[in-house]
Amino acid sequence: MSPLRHRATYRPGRDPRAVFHPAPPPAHPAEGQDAARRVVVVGGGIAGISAAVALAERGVDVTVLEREAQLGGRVRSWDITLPDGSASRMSRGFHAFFRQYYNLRALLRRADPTLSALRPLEDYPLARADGPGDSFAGIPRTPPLNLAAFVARSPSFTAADLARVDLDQALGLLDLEFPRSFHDLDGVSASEVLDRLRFPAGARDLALEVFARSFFADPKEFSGAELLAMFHLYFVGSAEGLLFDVPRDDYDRTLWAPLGRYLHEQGGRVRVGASVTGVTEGDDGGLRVHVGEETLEADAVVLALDPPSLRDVVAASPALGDADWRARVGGVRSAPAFAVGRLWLDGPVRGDRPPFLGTSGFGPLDNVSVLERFEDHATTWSREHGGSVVEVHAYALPAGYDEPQVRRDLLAALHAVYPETRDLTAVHEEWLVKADCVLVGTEDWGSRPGVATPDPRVVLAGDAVRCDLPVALMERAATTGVQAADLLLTGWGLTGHGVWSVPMASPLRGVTGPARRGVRAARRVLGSQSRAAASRRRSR
Ligand SMILES: Cc1cc2nc3c(=O)[nH]c(=O)nc-3n(C[C@H](O)[C@H](O)[C@H](O)COP(=O)(O)OP(=O)(O)OC[C@H]3O[C@@H](n4cnc5c(N)ncnc54)[C@H](O)[C@@H]3O)c2cc1C
Repeated sequence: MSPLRHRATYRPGRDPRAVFHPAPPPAHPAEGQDAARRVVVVGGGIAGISAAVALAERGVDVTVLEREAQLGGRVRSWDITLPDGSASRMSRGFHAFFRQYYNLRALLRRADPTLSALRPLEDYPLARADGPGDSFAGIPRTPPLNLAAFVARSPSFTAADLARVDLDQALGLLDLEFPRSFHDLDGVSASEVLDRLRFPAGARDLALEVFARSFFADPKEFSGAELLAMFHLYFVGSAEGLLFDVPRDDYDRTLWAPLGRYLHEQGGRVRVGASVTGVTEGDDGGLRVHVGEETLEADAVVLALDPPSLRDVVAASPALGDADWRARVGGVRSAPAFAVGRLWLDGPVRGDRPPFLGTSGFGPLDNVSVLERFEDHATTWSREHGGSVVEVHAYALPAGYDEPQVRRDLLAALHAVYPETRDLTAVHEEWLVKADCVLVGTEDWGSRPGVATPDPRVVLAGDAVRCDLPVALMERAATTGVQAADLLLTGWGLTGHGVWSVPMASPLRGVTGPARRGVRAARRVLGSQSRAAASRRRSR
């Protein structure tokens, strides 16, 4: 049962300030219909599954068409066979399921009410090539205590650095309110935001490495508003903290196959291996969705696609939308390519290596995961073979990258971060280099295509779709999926679901006069704490 039905008592996480955004009211009383409305959802990633579930739960006749052999999209996983004949799994690798991902978690709860498929990771450590790393373990989760504790403890913020941070700019920039803040920072990049704050170099790395690069973008290209939305989501605007969970086993077994079964129980259908080539108008006012030679009739279509596929399907469907909307869809940008490598090593990495480690300054390497620490299939392989399953990620590869060189650089970086891997041999390697993620750039927020389109029968969902709530990536996909379904449902006079988000405004909003002096005093205290922590680190 949808947890949203118990809105009066239900909280999506620990933050009492989490906000429920109801669906629009039904446009008119529901008309008596002989047959259920037929909706085709194109794309079976998080956004498509989210839309399909929301529609099927309201009795809509839903068919999901997915090009690949599994649901899950960029978070899908698939079976592989290792050289010794044993079965294993591959995916695009490590994904952090943050506690603030309220709508994604509500989706997963449909098939797994206690979220037993997820396990928490205790920390989000960062290793830096040029100095001490950072850690988020044990930091309070409630703002602004979380920020104060992190700044006081982090070697990235020395007392001198702290004194240089432009406090007025900082308070001004963190005075966030959505969606206004998205528009206010039109044209401003993540790099420029940190320049304005006069952020210390170490803390810049932290902000950019942990946040901007995980958005597959060079910080100079990446939206400053999106970076600040991240600060809001994880630090100043939410009490859920920078804590996240990861699936206990491969994504298909733990997440998407169970959700596919749930969708089936709700009367929905999933067709995998079905690549949509275009959408045309039917003679009866409906739409026709083309899959090769086959045509499916639909009353409405949800396009829940990755950026290149969205551009392609819309380009191949001239009947959809108007010229302005089609141009805006055509303008959705793809982020630079990313690389994921998974290595089955013939010996173990050191016992104290964390499950996940963010890295900065080690060539193209952005993070390393030791999979046997959290995914059951890798734990089993590691136990049976005495080895480790290690995964490396590199985001925002430079234009014209050379794939063999990227692999060599990533392996060299792995050897630098975990030197014991130099003496280990990979009995199997899987590599993926793709460029199908969205680049949230500095272009005007309002110019991005949103969930609604000029045609009420066509809605968009996905992490490339504008959503005015402080959500991103997987959560933006899950949220826009529900919003797309709600737009169709309420347009037909049916009841929508609504979505949750972290608070829409920062608690630092309107910090003026005496309060600002209070913040200055707090900075002096933090400065002295920071000096004390630095001297403790030196004496260790
Ligand atoms: C390496 C990597 C790491 C990431 N880490 C994180 C993380 O830690 N946290 C986080 O929140 N996000 C992370 N992300 C981002 C996350 O994967 C995406 O935000 C999310 O999966 C997007 O979901 P979606 O449904 O919008 O799109 P997709 O998952 O791309 O779904 C689109 C679907 O459409 C299908 N399709 C395409 N064309 C057609 C067609 N013509 N016909 C039928 N089907 C079609 C595709 O096969 C796909 O299944 C990461 C992404 C990558 C690549």
